Amino acid sequence: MKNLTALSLKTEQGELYVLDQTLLPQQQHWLSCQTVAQMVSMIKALQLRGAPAIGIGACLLLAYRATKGDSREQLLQDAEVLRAARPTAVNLMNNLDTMIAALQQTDFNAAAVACAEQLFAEDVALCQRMAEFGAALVQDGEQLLTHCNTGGLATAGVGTALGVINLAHQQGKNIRLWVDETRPLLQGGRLTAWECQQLGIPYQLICDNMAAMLMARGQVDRIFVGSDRIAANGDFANKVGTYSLAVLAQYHKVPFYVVAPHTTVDLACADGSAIPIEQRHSDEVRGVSGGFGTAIWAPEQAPVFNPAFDVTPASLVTGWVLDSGVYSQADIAKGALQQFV
Ligand SMILES: CSC[C@H]1O[C@H](OP(=O)(O)O)[C@H](O)[C@@H]1O
Repeated sequence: MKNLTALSLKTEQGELYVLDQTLLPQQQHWLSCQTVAQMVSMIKALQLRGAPAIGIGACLLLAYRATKGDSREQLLQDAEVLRAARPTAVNLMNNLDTMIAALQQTDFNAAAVACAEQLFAEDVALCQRMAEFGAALVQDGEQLLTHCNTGGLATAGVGTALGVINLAHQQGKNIRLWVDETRPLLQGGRLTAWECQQLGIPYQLICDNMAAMLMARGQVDRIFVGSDRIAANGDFANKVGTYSLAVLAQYHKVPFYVVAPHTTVDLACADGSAIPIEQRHSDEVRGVSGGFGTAIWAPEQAPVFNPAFDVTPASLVTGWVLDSGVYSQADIAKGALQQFV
């Protein structure tokens, strides 16, 4: 395979490596990934995360296994094991379907490698197009807000929402960014803050419960978030806490945009109620550090509710920034997403 390098995935001498995002920002540690079991474990542990990156990583692993001589039957079985690794992010399912089609070819080894490389290259291009469409919405001097992590760590390219914000910054629009820490796993506090520092984006880290006050003070001009799955009617799933941001944005009349490649659209889901929401381990909520050094733990048996995602209704969305353009509520109501059948 070509030497594919992105912030979260790379190949060297035909070997696949994953940047362990659970160790960021303190450590940049690359993990060798040679088996399906390893890839599933890395996805479940969020060592590899972000809807687009997960889908591409899974296909890169299958391509790697194909270069190691695995049979078509084994690869097809492995694709189904990978499909179950993260139930909400539809990019994983869409990319695996593309890979499964490639594996039907006579020379499935070469077809698998070509497919993975094409998916990688496609996501790089999709990210750039989303960034261009989204950055055009940003006015000079605006204060922006984002949730979770949607940069290069979560995709093969510049990212989705953070790719938009970064391009607006690069265009000299003097933006400032509020970064939601994003409890419980702190993708914003750990990963978006780190990416902003790498990119030189002026940002301030906030607790999720501070966004309302900033909007009340008129200190948020526009919000960009990512997505793990967009339903046919424009409802979308994203990291938990997104829905509350959208409600606050409507109350405070702050424009609210979801940024995602068309590979995130799932027309099989008529609306948000059909999107499966992954429930995660209780310890993710029970443990919190809060700057006190060692983690503070809730009571041992504290019952916990820990949905990894929530669903934002289309009625709360100002615009959908996709790789083919920015769509309004009227566009979506007229069926704009049906083109992504
Ligand atoms: C462009 S990544 C989309 C999406 O993925 C993140 O979830 P996770 O950190 O659990 O992988 C988050 O929901 C992002 O918005």
